[in-house]
Amino acid sequence: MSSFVIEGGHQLKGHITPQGAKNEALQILCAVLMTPEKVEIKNIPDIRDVNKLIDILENLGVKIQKLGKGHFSFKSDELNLGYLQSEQFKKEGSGLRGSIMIVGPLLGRFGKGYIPRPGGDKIGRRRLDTHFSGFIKLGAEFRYNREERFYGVETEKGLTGTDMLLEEASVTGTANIIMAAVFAKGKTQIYNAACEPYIQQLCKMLNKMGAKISGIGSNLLHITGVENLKGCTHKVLPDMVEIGSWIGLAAMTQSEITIKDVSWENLGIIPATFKKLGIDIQKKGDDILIPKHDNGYEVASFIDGSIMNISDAPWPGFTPDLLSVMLVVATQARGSVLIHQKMFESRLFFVDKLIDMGAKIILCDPHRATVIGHDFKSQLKATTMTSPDIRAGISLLIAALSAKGTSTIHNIEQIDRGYENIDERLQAIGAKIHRYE
Ligand SMILES: CC(=O)N[C@H]1[C@@H](OP(=O)(O)OP(=O)(O)OC[C@H]2O[C@@H](n3ccc(=O)[nH]c3=O)[C@H](O)[C@@H]2O)O[C@H](CO)[C@@H](O)[C@@H]1O
Ligand SMILES: C=C(OP(=O)(O)O)C(=O)O
Repeated sequence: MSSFVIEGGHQLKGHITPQGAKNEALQILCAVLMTPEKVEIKNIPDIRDVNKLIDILENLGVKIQKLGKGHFSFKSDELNLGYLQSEQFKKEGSGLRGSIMIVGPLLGRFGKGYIPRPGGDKIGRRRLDTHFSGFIKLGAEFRYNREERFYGVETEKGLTGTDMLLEEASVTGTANIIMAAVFAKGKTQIYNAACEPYIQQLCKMLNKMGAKISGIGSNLLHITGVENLKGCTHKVLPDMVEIGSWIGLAAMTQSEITIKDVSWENLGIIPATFKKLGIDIQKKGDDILIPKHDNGYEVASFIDGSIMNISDAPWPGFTPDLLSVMLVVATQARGSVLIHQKMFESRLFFVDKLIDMGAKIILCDPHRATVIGHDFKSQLKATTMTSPDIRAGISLLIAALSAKGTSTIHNIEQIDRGYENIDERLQAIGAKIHRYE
């Protein structure tokens, strides 16, 4: 278990460039299994989860070449599907959430896909019903080995297009079903589809490869099946969750930070949601400038004067992956705010650590926390903590950088799942952060 030691209370300054989006990269990497031709991908983040998925692809027989930083080519012309039945796969496949998305491509192209219960953050129940109901509707047979927690879908006569209404707009579920449906005979309609930029990017890439998907960006997708796909080149968007994390970091440390090349048009409601906490977000071309908040930031209130509420919702709502950052930023705001995590039931428990540090938070129930901001009249105090999940981890790191004294964060592998080379990138803007193995 590695740790960060952080000397807090220093202002930061400079610019930071976001990495490629973790959750998009995980989808796009699975899509390379859909063609025997070469697929080139640029801007792949060098993070734990992505590297684990690349290892799985390599063990499946995908020929992988590194062409530059974040730039790889993949060729899935001679796959070793036997790996899917190996003990090695049962271990490696369960090491991250994103591995679930190899099932759709394999089912579509080869008529069979398997996966052990995938890993990822322990932030509440993470059901896979949407994924498998979708495959079953396309004609696949489903089996589950409860003992081994091993899922499988198979079809002998191929998949057939159909209409489906998803029970929930699952992000990885939608991606998985799309990738299977691309090879189904006839037409598929997916209603209540997730429509995050991650999904939009996946659909655009698949269309470049020869798929026929329309409705991209909406929750109603139409797919006309094709027999095979060709290669393509794709570039992963900047990571909106990382961008939001840096906005929060700048505000909490009262620092001036420029976030470079953010792809504004793909940030959706994220900037407006930070503005609800009173944070000044300036658009400079395709960069974001967060000026120094010398006089703090003040929480807005609703038109009727009632207390501000920030909650998550499927896209184009506010992503649940930034609510923990929002919560930590609120601890120094002027005013109070209710943070409501609707999707996951175990993502707010890390507030105990913030309370230890002196933050004023009432955890109302597993989904809701009321934060009463300090308005920088009282600094958080340094402490020792363990990162329970990726986004709580980055939030505790932001808290530590703003706190008085030296904090230690253990289990930073959680942070490394989603943030590339974070210590060196933060050191470059003046943060006093050191890694201990
Ligand atoms: C690898 C990856 O891409 N992970 C992301 C993906 O996970 P993932 O695809 O696993 O998450 P899902 O979209 O399936 O669902 C997330 C949670 O929200 C609930 N839910 C979802 C949709 C809905 O309409 N109603 C509802 O209540 C689900 O029951 C679940 O508890 O999407 C999540 C939700 O944005 C993000 O937190 C994860 O970072
Ligand atoms: C919850 C997350 O990731 P995963 O789905 O990979 O656990 C996240 O990125 O915030």
